[in-house]
Amino acid sequence: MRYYTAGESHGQGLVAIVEDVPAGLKISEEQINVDLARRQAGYGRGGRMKIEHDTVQVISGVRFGRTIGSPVAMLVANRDWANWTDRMAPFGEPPLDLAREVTPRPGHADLVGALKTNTDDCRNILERSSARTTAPRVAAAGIAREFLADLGVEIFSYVTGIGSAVMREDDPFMNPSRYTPLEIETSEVRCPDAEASEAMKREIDRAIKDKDSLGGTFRVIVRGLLPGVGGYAVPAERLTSTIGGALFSIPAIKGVEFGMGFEAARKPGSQVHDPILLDRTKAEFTRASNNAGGLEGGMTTGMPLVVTAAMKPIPTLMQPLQTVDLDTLEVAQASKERSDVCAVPACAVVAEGEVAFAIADAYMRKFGSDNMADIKAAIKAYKQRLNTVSR
Ligand SMILES: Cc1cc2nc3c(=O)[nH]c(=O)nc-3n(C[C@H](O)[C@H](O)[C@H](O)COP(=O)(O)O)c2cc1C
Ligand SMILES: C=C(O[C@@H]1CC(C(=O)O)=C[C@@H](OP(=O)(O)O)[C@H]1O)C(=O)O
Repeated sequence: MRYYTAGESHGQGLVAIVEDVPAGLKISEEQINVDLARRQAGYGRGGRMKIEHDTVQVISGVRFGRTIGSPVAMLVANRDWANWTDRMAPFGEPPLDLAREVTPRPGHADLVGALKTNTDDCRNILERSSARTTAPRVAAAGIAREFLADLGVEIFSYVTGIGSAVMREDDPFMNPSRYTPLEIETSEVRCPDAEASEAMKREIDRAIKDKDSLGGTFRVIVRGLLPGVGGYAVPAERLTSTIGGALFSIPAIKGVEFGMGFEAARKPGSQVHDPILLDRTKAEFTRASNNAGGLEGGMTTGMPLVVTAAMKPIPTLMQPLQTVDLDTLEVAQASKERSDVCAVPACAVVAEGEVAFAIADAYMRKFGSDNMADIKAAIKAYKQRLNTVSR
C-alpha cells in the first residue's frame, strides 16, 4: 500500500491517491474526517486553522462503503483558495501588483528550493513545502488505519514535550498503554499528563509573547501487532527503515528513536536487550521488557511498537531572522507569513498515519494484498502455526 499527493497550500485543494488497497475493506468517511480534525487542532496553531475545516471527498475506489480493489482517490479542498484565486491561478497572467516572496525564511525550504528550481519567487516553493500538504497525507492514511483496525491493530500518539516543558514517564516502553485516548485528546496539547500539559501551554504562551516558535517531541504507539512483520533479509523491508523514513518525510522532523532510542547507546547490553519469556497460558513468546520498542532485526516482536520523534521549532517567526533579499542581495528580514507557533500535537497525528502506512504495507507483504478475506485467512493460519511452535 502506498500513496501519492498533489496540491499547494493556497491552491484549489489537495489530492491523495492510495494504491494497492485490498478489496472488501470497510471505509468510513466520518473516521477520516475525525483524523483530519485532529490534525488541525492543538494549542499554538495559527490563523489558517480558523479558515479551514478539512473534510475528505472520496472520488474513486470505494463503493457502498467498501474498497473494490482499485486505487482510492481523495480530495481535501482549501477554503482559503477563495482568497488566493488571483495569486495562485493555474492559467492567465499574474496580477500587476503581484508581490513576489524574495526574503527566504531560515529553516524553511524557501532559499534552497528557489535556487534548485530557478525561480525568483519563493512562493513557488513554500506553497508545496508547506505542511498544508500533510492534510491529504492524513486522509490517505485513513485507508491504512482502517486496514490495520480491521486486523486488530491500534495506533495512537501523544506529545511528550514542547520546548523545555517535558513530560516525565517512569517506563514508557514496557507499558505505553496506560493512557486512554480520552486523556490524550482532551488535552489541548495532546499530552495525557495534566501538569505537563499546563507547562507546555505556558511555554507556547511565552513563545507567542516573545514572537518566537517552538518544536517538541511526541510518541507513536502501535498495539496488537503480530510478531514477524517486516524483514531482516532485505534492507528496504526492515521496519526500522520504512517507519524511520516515513517519519523523516514529515516536514520539520529531525529525530526518530525506537524504544529506548539513543539512551541504549549509553547503557550496557544487559540493561538494554529484552529477555525472552514463554507465556505458557497464552502459548506465545513474550518479553520481560520492551526497550527495543517492539522491533528486533527490522521485524515486529509482538510487543507494542514505541517510536518517538523530534520536531524542530516552526521556521516562520513574527520577529524574523536575518536573511538576504534575492532581488537586491542586501541584508533583509525574513518574510513574516501568518504562521503556527507550535504544531507538535498536529504533527503527531500526521506521524500516526505515516506509521500506519509503513505497517499496513508490511502486513500486506506478509499476508497478501488482494482482499480482506484472504488476508484474514492467512493471518489465522500464521497465528495457529506460532501457537503450535510455542506449545
Ligand atoms: C503540522 C505542521 C504544521 C506546520 N506549520 C508551519 C507553519 O505554520 N509555519 C512554518 O513556517 N512552518 C510550519 N511547519 C514546518 C515547516 O513545514 C517545515 O519546517 C518546512 O517544510 C521545512 O522543512 P524541514 O523542517 O524538514 O527542513 C509545520 C510543520 C508541520 C508538520
Ligand atoms: C495550512 C496548514 O499548515 C500551514 C503550514 C505552514 C508551513 O509553512 O508549513 C504555514 C501555515 O499556512 P499559512 O501560510 O496559510 O498560514 C500553516 O497554517 C495546515 O496544516 O493545514
